[in-house]
Amino acid sequence: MMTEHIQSIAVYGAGSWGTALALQLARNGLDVLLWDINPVQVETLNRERENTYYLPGIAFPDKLVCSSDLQAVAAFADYHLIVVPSHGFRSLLQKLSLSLTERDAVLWATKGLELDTGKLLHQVLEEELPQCKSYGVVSGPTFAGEVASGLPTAMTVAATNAGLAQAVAEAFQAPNYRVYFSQDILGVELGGAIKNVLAIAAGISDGLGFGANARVAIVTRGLAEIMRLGTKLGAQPETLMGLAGVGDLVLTCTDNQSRNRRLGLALGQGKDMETAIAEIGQAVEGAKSARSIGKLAATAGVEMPICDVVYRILYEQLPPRQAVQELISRDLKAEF
Ligand SMILES: NC(=O)C1=CN([C@@H]2O[C@H](COP(=O)(O)OP(=O)(O)OC[C@H]3O[C@@H](n4cnc5c(N)ncnc54)[C@H](OP(=O)(O)O)[C@@H]3O)[C@@H](O)[C@H]2O)C=CC1
Ligand SMILES: O=C(CO)COP(=O)(O)O
Repeated sequence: MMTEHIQSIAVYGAGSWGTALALQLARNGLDVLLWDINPVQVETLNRERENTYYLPGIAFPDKLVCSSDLQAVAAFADYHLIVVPSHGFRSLLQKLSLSLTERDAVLWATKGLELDTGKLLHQVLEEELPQCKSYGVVSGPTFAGEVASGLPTAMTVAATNAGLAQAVAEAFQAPNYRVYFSQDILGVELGGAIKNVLAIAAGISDGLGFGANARVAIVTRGLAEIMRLGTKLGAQPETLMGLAGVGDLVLTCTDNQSRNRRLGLALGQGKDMETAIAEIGQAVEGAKSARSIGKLAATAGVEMPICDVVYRILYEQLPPRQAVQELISRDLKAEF
C-alpha cells in the first residue's frame, strides 16, 4: 500500500462543521485554507480569528487561513474536504471541475443525498469530477461544537483506496480524536443521511411529550430501516452498526445539540417547519433527506415507515399525533 501523508488541505464551507474540521486539522499542524462562499464572512473570519457566528469563543490556530477565492483554494493543496450542505454539493463540484485533476483527492463530510435525484454524494462526485479517482467520506457521531472545543471524538473515514483512508485518519488523529478507516463509502453515506430523518422523528416524539420508551423504540426501529435500505443497496451491515450508523443515530436522536432533533421537537410542540428551521438558523439536512430517502426506498422496494411519516408530517400536513398512531397500529409482524 502506498503511504500518503497530508501536509496541506483545502476545506470548503466555513459553517459549523467545516470550521470545526478545519480547526482539528490545523491544530494537528496541517496547513489549512478554508473557503467560504461569502467574502464578507471570510473577511470577518480572518480579522476576528474565530467563527463568531457558528463557533464563538474558539480561537483559530495560525495554520488556519480563510479565503473566498475558489480557484486559489483549489490550487492550494492536493487534498480537498467538502463540507457545504448537500444542496450546494453539486454546484461546488461543478465550479471545481476545471481546477482539479487526477492528482487531487476529494473528501466530503456533508451528510445527505441530492435532493431532486436522490443520488448519493459519491455518485454526484463521479458525475462531476470523473478525473478524480481518489475520494472518500468522513462521518460519525461528531457534533461540531464538541470537536471545536477539543472534546474526545471518534469518526470513520471510508475511501476508494486504503492509502487515502489511512492518510485522512492520520491527519485527524490526535489525543482527543480517534479515526477508524473503512472502504464502505455507501454504508457510511447512507448511515449519515438516514439518521438525520430519524432524529427528526425522535424529536417529534419528545416534543409531543412521549417518554423514553417511545424515543428508544424510534431509535431501534429506525435502525431496522437503515439496515433494510442499506443492505438492499449493498452497504456492509457492520458499517451500519458502527460509528457512522448506529453511533450517529443514537447521538442525534438523543441530544439537543442536533439541529434535526430540534426541528422534530419544534414540530411536536406545534410549530410549522419553516418557522422551526428559521429559528434554528443552520443546516437541517434531514428535512431535505426525508424527501430523497423516500424516493430511494420506493425505487429499492424497501419499507421505511418512520422515515415515511416524517416526510408526511413535513410535506403533507400529517398531524404528528396521528403519525404515531399510524406507526403503532401497523399490522403485527415478526421483529426480524
Ligand atoms: N454541524 C455538525 O455538527 C455536523 C454537520 N455535518 C454536516 O455538515 C454539512 C454542513 O453543515 P454545517 O456546517 O453543520 O451547516 P451550518 O448551517 O453550520 O453552515 C452551513 C455553511 O454552508 C454555507 N452554505 C450554504 N449554502 C451554501 C452553498 N450553496 N454553497 C456553499 N456554501 C453554502 C453557509 O453559508 P452562510 O453562513 O452564508 O449561510 C454556511 O457557511 C451538513 O451536511 C451537515 O449534515 C456533519 C457532521 C456534524
Ligand atoms: O451530524 C451531526 C452529528 O454527527 C449533526 O447533527 P445535526 O445536523 O442534526 O445537528
